[in-house]
Amino acid sequence: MMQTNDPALKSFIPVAPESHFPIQNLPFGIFSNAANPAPRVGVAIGDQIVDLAALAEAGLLNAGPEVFRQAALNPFIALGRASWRSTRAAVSDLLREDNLQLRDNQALRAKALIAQEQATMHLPLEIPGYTDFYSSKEHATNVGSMFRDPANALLPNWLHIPIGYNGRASSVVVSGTPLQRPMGQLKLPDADAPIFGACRKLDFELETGFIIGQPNALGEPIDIADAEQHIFGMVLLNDWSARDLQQWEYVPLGPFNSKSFATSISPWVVTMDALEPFRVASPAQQPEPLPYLQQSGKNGYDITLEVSLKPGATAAAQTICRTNFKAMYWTMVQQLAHHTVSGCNTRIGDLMGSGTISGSTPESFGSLLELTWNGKNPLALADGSQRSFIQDGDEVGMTGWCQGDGYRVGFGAVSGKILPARG
Ligand SMILES: O=C(O)/C=C/C(=O)CC(=O)CC(=O)O
Ligand SMILES: [Ca+2]
Ligand SMILES: [Mg+2]
Repeated sequence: MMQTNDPALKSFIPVAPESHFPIQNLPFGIFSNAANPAPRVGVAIGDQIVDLAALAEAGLLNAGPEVFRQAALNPFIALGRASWRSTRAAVSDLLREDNLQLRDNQALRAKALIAQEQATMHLPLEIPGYTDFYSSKEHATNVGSMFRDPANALLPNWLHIPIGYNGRASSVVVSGTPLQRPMGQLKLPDADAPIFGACRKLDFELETGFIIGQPNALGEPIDIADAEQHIFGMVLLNDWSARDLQQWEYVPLGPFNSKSFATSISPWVVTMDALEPFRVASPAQQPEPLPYLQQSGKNGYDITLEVSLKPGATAAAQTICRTNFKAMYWTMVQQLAHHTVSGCNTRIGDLMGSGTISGSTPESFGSLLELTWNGKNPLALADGSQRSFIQDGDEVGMTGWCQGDGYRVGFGAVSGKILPARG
């Protein structure tokens, strides 16, 4: 794999230093274009997409072409980790500046390279299940301080269990999908009965998600030492949250309508192999977790993350949060070991949300709930307006990348615009 991650590698496709998609990345996604409206598997390079079905038809990949002529990555993922790796290595090889096979074949280039500008990105996966964790200590401390007891902000189980809940897979949408403000039950502060109405405290949650690449059978937990091999890659994730619906409904069984109306993900899945050079130690854990959660090596990743808010069509997007994934207390391998320790099975394409990613400083909080402290300290925006929570017409964008020496392995973006509630 180090071959494909070598910082010295260069492609014949021009890639700007701040591009998220150099030859060291090569994330997988599903795209279509006007000339060929059938959704199919592609790999991002610079501002282009490599059409893997076209490469496979030309006999240049070990797999396919049928597996790449699909509207989801699942059949490709099902070929197994050795195939993910050999395909990524073959694409890397074909894109090298010193490889003439694709570079100097104009007919093949015309078929296999599509400008990202001219493509439509689709939901990259068929997602059988979606689970959301709660693994940032800073986030859990902030919310616990706000809603419960600042002196005992973390609930007693938090340092022992990577807390999670089963989310709703059917409403996971790809970046760019506009969303209606949800309706539901809410109880106003001074009222003694709930009302039905549009959410008044609509929020985002900055998260990443990992994708199951190798499933486990019912009754066969994934050992933490093997967990990483079960992960295909990562995406950016916005776990839209209706805070007023949530506060009324979520004790004791957890969020239901307040989070199930939509979850947005970025279209490109960045492989764990591409993220390998950016591993870092995760925070020390005290108390020591139970043996099935004990991990070795570096299981954190140095991913810079930002959230922007665009208040209306004519306004400029403004960065409102800057943070880093490496501060997460519970790691992805711990989340997966815990998820399956009961015997729960996973399936290819399952999406596991990290939980809201907050850092220790106020500008690094990953939700408006925290950034405005439940609306008490509204954000002042550049257009002169203020925000406690998301307003109709607002567009929330998230981006993230790993910084290499002179290049970035990035996730692109996940964005979504909020439309008025129904009726
Ligand atoms: O602590 C609470 O009362 C509520 C927490 C959340 O809403 C966060 C959640 O969905 C899990 C996460 O994203 O970390
Ligand atoms: Ca969440
Ligand atoms: Mg959600």
